[in-house]
Amino acid sequence: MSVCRVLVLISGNGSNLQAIMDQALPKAPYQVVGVISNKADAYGLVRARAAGIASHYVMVNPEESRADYDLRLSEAIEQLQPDLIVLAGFMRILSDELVKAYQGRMINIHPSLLPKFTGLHTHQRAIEAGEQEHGASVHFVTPTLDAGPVILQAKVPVFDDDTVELLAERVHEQEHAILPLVVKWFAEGRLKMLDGKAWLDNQPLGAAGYAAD
Ligand SMILES: Nc1nc2c(c(=O)[nH]1)N[C@@H](CN(C=O)c1ccc(C(=O)N[C@@H](CCC(=O)O)C(=O)O)cc1)CN2
Ligand SMILES: NCC(=O)N[C@@H]1O[C@H](COP(=O)([O-])[O-])[C@@H](O)[C@H]1O
Repeated sequence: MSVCRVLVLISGNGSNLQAIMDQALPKAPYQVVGVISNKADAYGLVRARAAGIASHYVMVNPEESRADYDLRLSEAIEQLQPDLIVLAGFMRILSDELVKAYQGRMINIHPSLLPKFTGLHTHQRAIEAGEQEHGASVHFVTPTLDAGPVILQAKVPVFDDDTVELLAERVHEQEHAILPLVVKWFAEGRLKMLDGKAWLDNQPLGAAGYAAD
């Protein structure tokens, strides 16, 4: 089995990037070959450099269109020749063209139990909605925001006195478990996107992704 080349896109702290890095070769048949951020001060870039991983900052020019930014982003991506692209807190909506170029080999970690709470500020919205449970979802990326086939979810309880910070920390813990596992499944050739569905070991996954027995 060849080693899967994983590229991680970030915009911030990079704790999910760190979790992916920590579970790479020899634990799983993948290596992180690069990290790209749209934010120069993303701590995830520091994490990458500390690990000797190629790190790139692709600056956002407020004057340019989303498509033009994504063209520059694509050039940086292509240089790294990834087998899998992981959006790990990458806070930009990608253009249809870029997503279609990598569809089936681009995944995202989203901080909610999709299809609930797509978009931003999910923890605040879950608390305000009085949700009893919340969580995180790993899904294939499609042009429609946070609507791609779900691969794996993790649930956490929401407590009456929860703050956004407490809930975010509880969700983060689960994210750090499920995202590296999905990367491992992909690197092992077990995970595919076909006919708009996620498939694991040649079995289609349900709307909520893989459900352990
Ligand atoms: N075409 C797609 N692009 C992205 C997807 C996707 O499923 N399809 N997932 C997101 C990740 N994400 C939530 O998981 C997300 C990221 C960013 C935004 C957003 O509204 N971004 C704004 C800027 C916000 C900011 O700068 O703070 C924007 O791009 O205009 C929503 C959801 C990654 N991309
Ligand atoms: N809509 C995208 C989004 O909000 N993604 C969220 O950003 C955080 C990044 O944390 P990290 O930088 O510590 O990995 C994660 O909680 C991830 O689910």
